[in-house]
Amino acid sequence: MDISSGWDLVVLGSGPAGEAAAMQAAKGGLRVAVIDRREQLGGNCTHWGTIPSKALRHQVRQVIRSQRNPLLRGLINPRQVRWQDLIQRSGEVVDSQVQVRGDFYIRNRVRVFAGRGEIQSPGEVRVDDDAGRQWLLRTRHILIATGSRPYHPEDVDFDHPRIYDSDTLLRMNHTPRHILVYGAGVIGCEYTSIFTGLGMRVDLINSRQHLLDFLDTEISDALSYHLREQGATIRHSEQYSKLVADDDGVTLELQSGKRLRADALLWSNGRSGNTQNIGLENIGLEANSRGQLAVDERYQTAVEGVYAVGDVVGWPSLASASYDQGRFCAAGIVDGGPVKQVTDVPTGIYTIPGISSVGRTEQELTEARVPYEVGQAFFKNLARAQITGERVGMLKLLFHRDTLEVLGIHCFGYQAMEIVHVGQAVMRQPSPNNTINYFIDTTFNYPTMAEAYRVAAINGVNRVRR
Ligand SMILES: Cc1cc2nc3c(=O)[nH]c(=O)nc-3n(C[C@H](O)[C@H](O)[C@H](O)COP(=O)(O)OP(=O)(O)OC[C@H]3O[C@@H](n4cnc5c(N)ncnc54)[C@H](O)[C@@H]3O)c2cc1C
Ligand SMILES: NC(=O)c1ccc[n+]([C@@H]2O[C@H](COP(=O)([O-])OP(=O)(O)OC[C@H]3O[C@@H](n4cnc5c(N)ncnc54)[C@H](O)[C@@H]3O)[C@@H](O)[C@H]2O)c1
Repeated sequence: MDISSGWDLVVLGSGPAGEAAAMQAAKGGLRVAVIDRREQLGGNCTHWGTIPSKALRHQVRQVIRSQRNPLLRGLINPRQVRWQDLIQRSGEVVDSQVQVRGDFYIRNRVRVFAGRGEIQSPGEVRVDDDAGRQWLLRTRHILIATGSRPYHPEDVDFDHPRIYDSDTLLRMNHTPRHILVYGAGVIGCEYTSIFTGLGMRVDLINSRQHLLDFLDTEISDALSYHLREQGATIRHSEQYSKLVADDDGVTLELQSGKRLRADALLWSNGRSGNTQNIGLENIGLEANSRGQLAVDERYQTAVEGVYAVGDVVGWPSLASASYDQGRFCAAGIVDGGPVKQVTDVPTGIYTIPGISSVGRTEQELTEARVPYEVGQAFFKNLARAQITGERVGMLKLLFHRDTLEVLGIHCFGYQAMEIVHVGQAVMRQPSPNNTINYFIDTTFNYPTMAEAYRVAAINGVNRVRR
């Protein structure tokens, strides 16, 4: 085994959390090594999660748009689009990302080890690569950024070629006509949109009473309406009792007695942190039942010098937040100062139409007895939405009736994930600069989707003045 000493930081995992931490630490003058068990950099985010799913969605949106365009309608039939072709095109985006991300490591002189990392002690990490080579890295700090994987209950046969999770779906080599989506979290809802966009019949099975119940109820209701309109059948408050797959398809039996049959099934019910076989037992650490690690405000685990960021620490389990957790944690290691916390994370849900929000929901404000008012803009009335033909959607601003402080922004429809950032910037201003008046007093480009802010703000202020 090769012994390699003198490292300041060894990072396990090259997803957004590990990469951001490595770059921040390297720029702070630390000697940094990153270990990833996959040959290619970028983490699950680039290879199985965010990037391929968003690339797929983009292509499906183009197919949907072509159906609305009289010039293109008839040229493409969504049902004739092959899943394998979509995957191939998404692979090109993944390759570009790998290339770009690989350059970061070279430019910042971060050494990459392709192999499985296992912590031996608080200052030592062992790497085993596929060719049987071994290294022992001696380091002052260790960062666990090993991410997460789909949760697999024991009674589901994930080796069966008709049963997929969000990873194996990217290897599906047929195009189902009817698919069951079990689990209506973000992954289940996003893929339901993709499947219906391709003209597949979809049954979306939700174990809870509402879709994405962390959303503002009005937005969650709008999502249910649009998924149904696109052809999905949503079944709330259902749990599976039995899942049987054969050569032709899958039969799902629900505890309510229903029996559903389709060509394939996507299991999208939760994820587990990658904490198995990383040597936690060697340093006296234990993960919770979902494989996640507890950390303090420096992202340090119970063991001094061993940190964890990204999906492996649980909420919010987003690429966006993982990246910032990595940066903030590494900055704290470099300068020893207070560590910024990742708070007020926006949600960006890439269903069709997309959803994005930041701040509090109507339910939360009502429960906290905050006197708030609502301002709304419907996209169907905006010139930009009419020009693009993207008329579905709305922007909803929640603000304090007395101080006019913006308390929540909820948006669905075209460009929702971009639009939300305008309001987020205002919400982050300290009092009295966080005010809905900003949107009334500022001249926006026209015709734009951002104009929705002015429309919604005037709508809201008029209600207060009534
Ligand atoms: C289908 C899907 C869609 C998503 N869409 C979005 C989205 O639109 N927006 C968003 O913000 N988030 C999205 N997410 C969530 C996002 O992908 C994750 O939050 C993010 O990938 C977490 O980053 P990470 O750095 O913690 O780990 P990961 O990206 O999971 O990477 C961890 C890396 O660690 C490596 N590793 C694990 N164990 C070891 C070991 N022992 N030794 C060496 N290497 C190891 C793995 O190989 C992997 O490369 C999505 C997730 C999924 C599944
Ligand atoms: N656009 C986005 O931001 C985006 C897109 C896709 C996925 N993601 C992230 O991916 C993650 C996974 O989403 P999801 O849709 O699979 O599920 P989810 O996290 O919504 O969970 C679905 C259900 O499974 C349960 N569950 C979760 N983990 C479990 C575990 N390890 N064991 C047993 N039960 C478990 C949950 O309690 C819930 O009832 C989320 O954290 C989400 O934020 C984000």
